[in-house]
Amino acid sequence: MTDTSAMKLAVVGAGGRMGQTLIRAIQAIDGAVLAGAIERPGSPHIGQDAGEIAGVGHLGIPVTDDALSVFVGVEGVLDFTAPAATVAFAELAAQARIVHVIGTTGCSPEDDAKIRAAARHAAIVKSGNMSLGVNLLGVLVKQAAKALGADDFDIEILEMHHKHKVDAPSGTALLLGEAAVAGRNISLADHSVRVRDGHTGPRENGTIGFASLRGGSVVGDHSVILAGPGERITLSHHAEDRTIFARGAVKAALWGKGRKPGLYSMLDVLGLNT
Ligand SMILES: NC(=O)C1=CN([C@@H]2O[C@H](COP(=O)(O)OP(=O)(O)OC[C@H]3O[C@@H](n4cnc5c(N)ncnc54)[C@H](OP(=O)(O)O)[C@@H]3O)[C@@H](O)[C@H]2O)C=CC1
Ligand SMILES: O=C(O)C1=N[C@H](C(=O)O)C[C@H](O)C1
Repeated sequence: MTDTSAMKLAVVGAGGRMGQTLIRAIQAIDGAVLAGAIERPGSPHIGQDAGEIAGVGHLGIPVTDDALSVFVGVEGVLDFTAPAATVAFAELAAQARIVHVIGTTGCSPEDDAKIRAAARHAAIVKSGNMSLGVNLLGVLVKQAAKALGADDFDIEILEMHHKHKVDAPSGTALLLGEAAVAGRNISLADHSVRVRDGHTGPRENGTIGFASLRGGSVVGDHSVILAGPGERITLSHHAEDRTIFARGAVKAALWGKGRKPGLYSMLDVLGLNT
């Protein structure tokens, strides 16, 4: 039977890896229902049924490129697309006053400023990683970075993803870097080392190093290494299935329903924002 109280959600980038996973996740979660699916103009998916694209059978939701006409009829939008698209969707979601859940990574500071502006009109939940495990890992990284001083312990963040990923470092690696600097009361912009090549000289104390690997079908592996004199602590997360991100995104939308405008994170959704 149809649950008439279920939150109506739209998925943008419906044909993508995460778009398809989100459509399947919505089907499996009580309290949410798919009510719209969007792809970019010219996409071969336009006109196809969202359920058929995602492999869950016919849902009667045709994919369209007319985002605003969908947004006015839904309560939330799940967005794992690309930075330029996400900025445009944030403006439309703000006009429609609906919850915007943003998983898109690789946003520039200018993109983030536009997303912050949109959050003055609607609730936005944005995170480089929507999984419970990574957000808990961030809390642990903050504690470890605080407990182990920068003079003794160097922090390096290693990530590996599938060969199709287009941004580096990953959004998760940056999230974990932010957690580490929060533990040390410093800023990431002033302390991150994102590339090493050639004669780099010795490592500067207090910096956070990033390394990115790409290959095959890896869903997402992250390790934060705290390397000290004579010992090394490694805190890791391994994503085995994209469902963990999709479940988190639906949870974020349900949490955001009726919430006042603002820019929120998964730490807020999960009650981990200490
Ligand atoms: N925060 C998190 O937990 C997670 C974040 N991500 C992030 O999500 C994003 C997407 O990842 P993934 O699904 O693997 O990538 P895909 O390339 O598989 O999917 C992106 C989809 O968005 C579509 N798209 C691009 N521009 C537009 C537009 N203007 N309007 C509508 N649709 C558009 C693409 O269409 P087309 O291919 O035709 O261009 C594609 O279908 C990445 O930034 C990734 O890092 C991924 C997993 C978890
Ligand atoms: O592009 C991906 O696939 C992923 N992107 C996110 C990131 O950039 O951290 C989250 C996850 O690791 C998968």
